[in-house]
Amino acid sequence: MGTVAAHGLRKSFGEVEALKGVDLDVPDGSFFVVLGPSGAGKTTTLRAIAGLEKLDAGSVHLDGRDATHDTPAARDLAMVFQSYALYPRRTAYENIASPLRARRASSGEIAAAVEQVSELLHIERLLERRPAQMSGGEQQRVALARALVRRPRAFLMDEPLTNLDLKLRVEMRTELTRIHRSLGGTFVYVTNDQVEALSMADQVAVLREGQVQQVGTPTEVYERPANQWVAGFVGSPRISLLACQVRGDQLVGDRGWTLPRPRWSTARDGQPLMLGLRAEDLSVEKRGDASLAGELYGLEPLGDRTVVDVKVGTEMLKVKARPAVTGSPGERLSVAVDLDRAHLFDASTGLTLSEVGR
Ligand SMILES: Nc1ncnc2c1ncn2[C@@H]1O[C@H](COP(=O)(O)OP(=O)(O)OP(=O)(O)O)[C@@H](O)[C@H]1O
Repeated sequence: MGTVAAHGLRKSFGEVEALKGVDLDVPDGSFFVVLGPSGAGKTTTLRAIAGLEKLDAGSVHLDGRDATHDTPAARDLAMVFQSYALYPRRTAYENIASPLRARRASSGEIAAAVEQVSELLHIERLLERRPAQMSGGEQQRVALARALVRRPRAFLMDEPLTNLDLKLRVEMRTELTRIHRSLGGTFVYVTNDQVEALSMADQVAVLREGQVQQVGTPTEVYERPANQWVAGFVGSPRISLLACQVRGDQLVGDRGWTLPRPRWSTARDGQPLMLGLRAEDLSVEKRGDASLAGELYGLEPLGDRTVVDVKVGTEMLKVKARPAVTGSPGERLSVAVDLDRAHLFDASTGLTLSEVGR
């Protein structure tokens, strides 16, 4: 078993309210990602679960049992940090073996466990090296191996891939999902990288300023963001947001544009709204029933696609296009809009209005 539950976590550091009532329910065996920008309270949440942070309020339950006042050791959780924190004078083998030695395992047990985890992480050939003789990526694998060598109740990982270069980071994402599948343990993984979160997680909790905004699968968080902030934080290029309101059977932009009112919209006439349009739901290449007139502002070629920036009045739309798309700044364009996939948010609360009617 390895369920982790945090309820009503509150923590202030002087004037700073780092956690304002965080609730998380991590199912046994899941790859659960806490995603949020810098300063959102991700590390503080993880440290609170690990018992390294004294809470002002709230509780932590492990496998259904109240562990709020347990020592870190009694919680039986393994933590991996952004910095590798390896013992510099010890070899990789000795580093990986250290949690088992602390538990007084026999040398036979230790050798078997180190061998198994080294195979899993493909680091057999590094075992006799000291940290200074390894690259950053290799050190990170050793640090992971040290966490994975025993079978704790759950693994807590705090941005463990941040210090790696992009290529290694992408490789390690795939590795970590493979390791998670073969170990079958519970992973609670903290990151500010939405691609990392969406590519690895079973469940994502999006955290902002000490409050959970939404919990869901990566698809749910991307396709059905609970509010305007989540819609803006998750997704690249960023979702385009246009101020508007419903008038009869039209959606009328504050900057003068009009679109048909989406069939699913339950917004009241005159209610201030934000229309959210993802780049892949817009097109400068297709014709559609609904379109916005604008002018080309710039092109961002990204290899497999090009993002076209289109100015509609004073607002900017990001539109996904084929890599070969061309055009000159100032050129007039018509942008087809897939209104069935659009999002509407209440402009005053930021909350989605898209889920009610669809
Ligand atoms: N020991 C501390 N003393 C004072 N303030 C702190 C302390 N630890 C965290 N904070 C503050 O609490 C807030 C949340 O910090 P936390 O480290 O949990 O954020 P984070 O989401 O992990 O950010 P990052 O992605 O940058 O690591 C921040 O405003 C931070 O400055």
